[in-house]
Amino acid sequence: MNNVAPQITVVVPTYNERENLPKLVDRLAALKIPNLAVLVVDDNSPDGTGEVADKLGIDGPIPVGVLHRTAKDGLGRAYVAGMTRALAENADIVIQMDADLSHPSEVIPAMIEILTTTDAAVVLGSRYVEGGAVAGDWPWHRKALSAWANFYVNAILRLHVKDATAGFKAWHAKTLRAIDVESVQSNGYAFQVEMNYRVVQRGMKIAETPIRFEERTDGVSKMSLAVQLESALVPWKLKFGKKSL
Ligand SMILES: Nc1nc2c(ncn2[C@@H]2O[C@H](COP(=O)(O)OP(=O)(O)O[C@H]3O[C@H](CO)[C@@H](O)[C@H](O)[C@@H]3O)[C@@H](O)[C@H]2O)c(=O)[nH]1
Repeated sequence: MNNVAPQITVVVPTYNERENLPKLVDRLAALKIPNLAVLVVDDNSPDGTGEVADKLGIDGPIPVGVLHRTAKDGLGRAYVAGMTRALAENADIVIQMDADLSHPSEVIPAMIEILTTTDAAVVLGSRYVEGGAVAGDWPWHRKALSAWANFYVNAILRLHVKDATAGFKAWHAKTLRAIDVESVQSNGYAFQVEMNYRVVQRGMKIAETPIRFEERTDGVSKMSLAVQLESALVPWKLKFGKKSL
């Protein structure tokens, strides 16, 4: 039997997250998961996040690699670049999570447990399964938008997941290869949806485990109107576009 712990790469896209990134790396280190490394994908953040990441690569508590890109090119493109690098470096499991501390790192062991002991191809950290929550007071319109987005995406694409736009996930490397992550085009929220759709299209399973989503306290969200528009259009494009992605 092979008892070697899997190589786990946590891919973290960053744009202006200099305050948050060191705290995130500390939280990940505190989990004491063997063979866990971080790969930061920074888009030349004006606030110097890239240099903060380089420094963590030298004296951080766990291995931190940095992929520097020249300009802001969106969250989806950053994830595709980071996941492709993680696969090239032979990761067995790839975790995707935001740098802004909104995703609870303490749930990672549970995500890995589900991934390695069930037939799930990917595990979502879900706000909307039993036990999940959004911390703090989201204004009613934000709650309504999030609920509407889930309904809309599920109605069109039949993903059968409660949190279709979740950004915190644990992937088997083999799943990322099977869905050909390198060819994913969507950015923003739509990136999450396209990734889920590709899994479902191939008849693979998506599992959800509850998380408490925290509102960021430092920095700002980068979601724009263009990103929201893309999210509205992409489900239709996926459904009626090329039959097999
Ligand atoms: N490299 C890079 N990173 C980016 C970019 N845009 C955003 N990021 C990074 O991506 C993470 C999430 O960005 P936010 O802008 O804070 O996202 P959000 O609005 O809070 O949306 C989150 O929740 C959505 C709903 O669950 C998710 O769909 C979404 O992917 C993300 O997790 C952060 O670490 C941020 O620095 C970019 O263009 N380039």
